[in-house]
Amino acid sequence: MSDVPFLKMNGLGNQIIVADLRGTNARVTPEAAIAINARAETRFDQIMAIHDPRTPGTINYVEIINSDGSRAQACGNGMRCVVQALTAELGRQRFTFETLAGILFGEETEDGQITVDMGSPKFAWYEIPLSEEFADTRYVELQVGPIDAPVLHSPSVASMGNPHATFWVKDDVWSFALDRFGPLLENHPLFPERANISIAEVVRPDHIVLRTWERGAGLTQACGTAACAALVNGARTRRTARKATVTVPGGDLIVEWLDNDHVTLTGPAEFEWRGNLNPTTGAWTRSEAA
Ligand SMILES: N[C@H](CCC[C@H](N)C(=O)O)C(=O)O
Repeated sequence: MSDVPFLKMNGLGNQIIVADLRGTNARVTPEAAIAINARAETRFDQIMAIHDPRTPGTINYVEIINSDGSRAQACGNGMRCVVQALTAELGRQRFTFETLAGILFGEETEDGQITVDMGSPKFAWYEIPLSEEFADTRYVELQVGPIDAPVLHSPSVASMGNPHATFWVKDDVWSFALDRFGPLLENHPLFPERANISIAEVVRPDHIVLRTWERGAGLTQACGTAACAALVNGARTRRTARKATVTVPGGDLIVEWLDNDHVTLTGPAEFEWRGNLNPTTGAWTRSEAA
């Protein structure tokens, strides 16, 4: 397979590689993802692989690959990077994409911010999915730490196309060892497809502070779908309004749960440098200085 162009980008510090597989039948293999992530300059959280469209009315099919080689259904920060890359290339601002999670829309506005419509959240236990039935997923039984004094417990769970658990805390989110608890919770038997794990402090109804341990990627500077999950979980547990600023380690995202049930995510995207990569092996070269 010959090399394809890629862009190294980030969405609030969420490390993203946008790979251009348009016009090819190739896919980024798990082995390639692992090899790319093993090199310091291309350590990433997600690869967004842009493919030819599969469905009329969409511009591209976007496949999302985590740094452990697994596939993700959705990635909010990565979609903003894709929108920015295509806006720069094509000179248009609005796009309709297809991902494993379905059809979604993205738009770059005049101020350079990018809004992605991430679709509707899902709350039924089998949609997330959970391995046991919970009639009400606003709080599910799950805890870490001593049984009589759990450090984290009773998360709200939701699917934003991908599985999320939001643990509510009163203390500073930085006082929790998410690097220790994250892997245990991500792989907990309650989550048959694993899950993205977040801790959230509601500072005000319109302001959430959030840290996320991402499924297949670990601690990240930002996780867009986790910000969306925190907002919808906050609104349905009456902690937050339907629109809030979500402060993640990399900066601020704006999330809104619209009356039509769709959730929009707004924030920046940043281009860093470009290169060419082999989607089968992950070997790459840089084509231009930053
Ligand atoms: N960084 C992404 C989330 C990737 C989700 C992925 N870790 C998974 O669901 O496996 C975001 O901005 O939404």
